[in-house]
Amino acid sequence: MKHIPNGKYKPYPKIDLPDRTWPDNTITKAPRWCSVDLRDGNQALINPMDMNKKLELFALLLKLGFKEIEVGFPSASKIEHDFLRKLVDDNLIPDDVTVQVLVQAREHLIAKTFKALRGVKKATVHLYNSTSIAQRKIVFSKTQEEIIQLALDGVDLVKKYEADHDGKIFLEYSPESFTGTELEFAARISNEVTARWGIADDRQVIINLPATVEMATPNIYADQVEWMSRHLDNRKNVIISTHTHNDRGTSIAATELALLAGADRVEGTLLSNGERTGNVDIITLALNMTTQGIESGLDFSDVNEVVEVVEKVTELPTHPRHPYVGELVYTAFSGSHQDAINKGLAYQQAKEDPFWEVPYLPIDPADVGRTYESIIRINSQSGKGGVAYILEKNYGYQLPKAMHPEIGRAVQALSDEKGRELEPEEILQVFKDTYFNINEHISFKDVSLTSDNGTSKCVLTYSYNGKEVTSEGEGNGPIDACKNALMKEYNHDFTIKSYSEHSCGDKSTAKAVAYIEIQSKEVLSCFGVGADNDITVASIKAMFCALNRAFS
Ligand SMILES: CC(=O)SCCNC(=O)CCNC(=O)[C@H](O)C(C)(C)COP(=O)(O)OP(=O)(O)OC[C@H]1O[C@@H](n2cnc3c(N)ncnc32)[C@H](O)[C@@H]1OP(=O)(O)O
Ligand SMILES: CC(C)C(=O)C(=O)O
Repeated sequence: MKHIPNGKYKPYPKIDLPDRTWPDNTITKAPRWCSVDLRDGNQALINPMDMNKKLELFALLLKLGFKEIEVGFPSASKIEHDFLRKLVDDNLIPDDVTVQVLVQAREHLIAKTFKALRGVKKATVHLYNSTSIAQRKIVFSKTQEEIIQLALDGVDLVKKYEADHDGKIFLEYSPESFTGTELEFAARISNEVTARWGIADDRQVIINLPATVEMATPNIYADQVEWMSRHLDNRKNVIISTHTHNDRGTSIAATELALLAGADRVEGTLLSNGERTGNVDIITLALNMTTQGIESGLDFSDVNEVVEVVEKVTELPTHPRHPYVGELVYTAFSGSHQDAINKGLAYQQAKEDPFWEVPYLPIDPADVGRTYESIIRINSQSGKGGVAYILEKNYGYQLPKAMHPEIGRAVQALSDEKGRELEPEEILQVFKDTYFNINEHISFKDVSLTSDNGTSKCVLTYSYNGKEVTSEGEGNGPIDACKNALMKEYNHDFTIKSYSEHSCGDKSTAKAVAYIEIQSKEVLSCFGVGADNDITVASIKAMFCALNRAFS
C-alpha cells in the first residue's frame, strides 16, 4: 500500500453539542426545494448547456413542480445573461415561481446581475463568499473582519440595486465552504448579513449552509445545522437552507439529518449533477419522503422522462443502480429475491389496503412510471420463481407451482451453458422445447366427445409406436373417458395427480392451456402441457405430452 505521510489527513473535530435534539426528530413534511441544476449543475459540466438545453431543463423543472429555481450566474457569461433575459422576455416564469441568481460580492457583477433581472417579478439574489479557514488564508488573504466586510459590502450593493428594481427581491446568503468554517464565525457573519439586510417578518432571509465540500460524517453536518439554528438571530425569519455536495458519498444522509436538525429548505440537483461528486440528488430525497408517506411536493411519477432530459442536457450517463431511477433498480436476478418479489406482488394485488408490502421493492415501480416488466430478469443466479414470473408476465402461462422446479432447472441449465442473462424469448423456447409437441412414442390425433347423464363418452384416435389406434372410452369427465379409452391398448398404467387450466391471450387470440401431472409406479410425477382452442383438446394434449415425457 502507498505510504501516506503521517498528519497529511486529520479527523474532523466533533461538534460540542451534548444536548443535540435532532437524533430524536422525524421528518414529517417536505422542505422548500430549490433546484440548482441550471447553476451548480451547469457550471460543473464538460460542455455547459446551450440556450435550448437550458430551456428544456427549465421546462422540466417547472413540470416537476419546483417553485424555486437557481437559473444561473447571469454576470458570469453572455449565455447565462441571455438565458435569464429569454425567460423574462418570453414570459416563461410562472407567477408562483421564484428565480434565483448567484453572484459574488463585487459591484460590477451585482450591477450586471440586476440588469439581467429587469422585469422579474420575484427573484432571490444569492450572494456568497467563502468563509472557510483555508479560503480566508489561501484564496483571499483576509482576516475574519475583512471577510465580514466583503459580505456586508455585497449586501449593501444588493440593497442599492434592489431599490431601483421593479419587483420583489429576496436575499440568500451563503457562507460558502461552511463545512470548513468555524461555527462561531459562520453564525457571526450570517447574523451581520441578516441585520444589514434588515431582516423582519416581511423581509425574511435565506441562510444557506453549504457543504461545499463534504468533509465529515452526516451526523456532524446535522450538529452544525442544529448549532447554527440555535445561534442565528431572529431565527423565525431565517430560512435555513442546505446545499450538500457528495464528496464522501453521504450527501443524502447529511441532508436528511440536517432536516431533522431544523433545516427548512434544500438546494440540490436532479440525478446529482454538480461540482465534483455532485450536489445532493433531489429525486432520491423526494422519493425517500414518498416511501415514508410524506407528500414531497414534487412530481416524479415519470422518472424515465427526467432521466432522458437530464442525460441529454448534461451529456452524462445515469448509473444503472442510481436510487429509484437506474435501469436495474427494479430488477432482481437472484432466485430468492425473485421468489419473494413474485409472491409479494401477488399478495399486494390480492389485498384491499394500499400499504405497500412487497419484499425487496421499497417503492411501487408504477409510482415512478416504471413497469413491472423488467422487475425479474433471468441469469444463472435466478430461481424457479423468476422463470415462472417471466412465463406468466410475458406470455400468460400460469404454471402450477409443482411444475416450477423442473422448468427452473431446465432454464438454469441453459443460462449456465450460455454464461449470460437469458432473454424472455429464450426462456419461452426452453418451456416450449420441454413441454410442447412431444410425440416420442404416442401422439394424439383426434377426439370426439359426447356426454350423457353425467357420463362422458369418447372416440379417441392416436398413434402408438407408429400404429394408428381408435378406441372408445367412458368416464366421469372427458379426460377420464380418454384415459379409459387409451388404457385399452396402452401398456403403461398411470393416474392423474393434478390438473389445472387457464385461458391465455386476449379475447381474439385466446387459447386454452392445460397442465396435467401424471403418476405411475415408475414415475412419481411428470407434467405435460397442452394448448388448443378447445379446453378439452388442450387437456388431452397435455396428457399425451406427460405420457411421452414419462415413458419414452
Ligand atoms: C462553490 C461555488 O460553486 S461558487 C460558484 C462558482 N461559480 C463560478 O465560478 C462560475 C461562474 N464564474 C465566473 O464565470 C467567473 O469566476 C466570474 C465571471 C464570476 C468572475 O470572473 P473573474 O473575475 O474573471 O475571475 P475569478 O473568478 O478568477 O476572480 C477571482 C477574484 O474574485 C474574488 N472572489 C472570489 N469569490 C468572491 C466572492 N464571493 N466575493 C467577492 N470576491 C470574490 C477572488 O478573491 C479573486 O480576487 P483577486 O482577483 O483579487 O485574486
Ligand atoms: C454558492 C454555493 C452555495 C455553492 O455552490 C457551494 O457552496 O457549493
